[in-house]
Amino acid sequence: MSSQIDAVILAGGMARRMGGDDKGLVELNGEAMIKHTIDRIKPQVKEILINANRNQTRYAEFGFKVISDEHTGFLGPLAGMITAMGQTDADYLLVVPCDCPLLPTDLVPRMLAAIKAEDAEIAVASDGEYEQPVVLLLKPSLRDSMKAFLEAGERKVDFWYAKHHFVVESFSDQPNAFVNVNTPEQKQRLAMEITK
Ligand SMILES: Nc1nc2c(ncn2[C@@H]2O[C@H](COP(=O)(O)OP(=O)(O)OP(=O)(O)O)[C@@H](O)[C@H]2O)c(=O)[nH]1
Ligand SMILES: [Mg+2]
Repeated sequence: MSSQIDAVILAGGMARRMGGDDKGLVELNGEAMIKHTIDRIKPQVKEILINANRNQTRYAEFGFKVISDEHTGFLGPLAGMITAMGQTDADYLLVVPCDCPLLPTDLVPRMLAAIKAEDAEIAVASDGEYEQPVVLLLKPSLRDSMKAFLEAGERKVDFWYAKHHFVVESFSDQPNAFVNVNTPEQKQRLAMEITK
């Protein structure tokens, strides 16, 4: 039987570098940033959860369930993952950020194959050089481990997965796949690239 995969799109941060504008909702080439991410991910998973801590009504307009961090206080991406892991019955949860509009269209099959080949618990994407700590495929049963880690005051996703059996899947064949839009300047630059 094939594995069921759900996804959470993380849009729960404060987006300080974007000047406080909600990063998932800023417009990139006529569409909300998160819509680009949704379009990349939707064909690859069963259900999508959108993790947001403000503008929840606006996020709901994309047609997916919106979930807010169960640990309040903007504790970082782990808080969004923990919440999503508690709300899925899938075999694996794909975690992606809302601000990577060019994610690979073959992200899930490659991450899943990497996990299965090594009987690992987690796959982490890499651009060939750097690991992408918020682009993960993981087993929802890891929730208790992640929750304990967060509640011990830890915040770094890569420190958490280092405690588990993880594999790195490289997407060096797709140099722009993890282009990350954190500032208005980066958004401008990407908009010009896309329309070229
Ligand atoms: N649920 C949740 N997600 C978060 C939180 N902080 C960051 N994220 C998400 O984690 C991903 C990576 O974080 P950043 O790129 O630093 O985003 P950010 O923290 O909103 O932006 P900055 O304030 O500029 O650092 C983004 O998809 C964020 O939405 C948080 O407190 N809760
Ligand atoms: Mg941040």
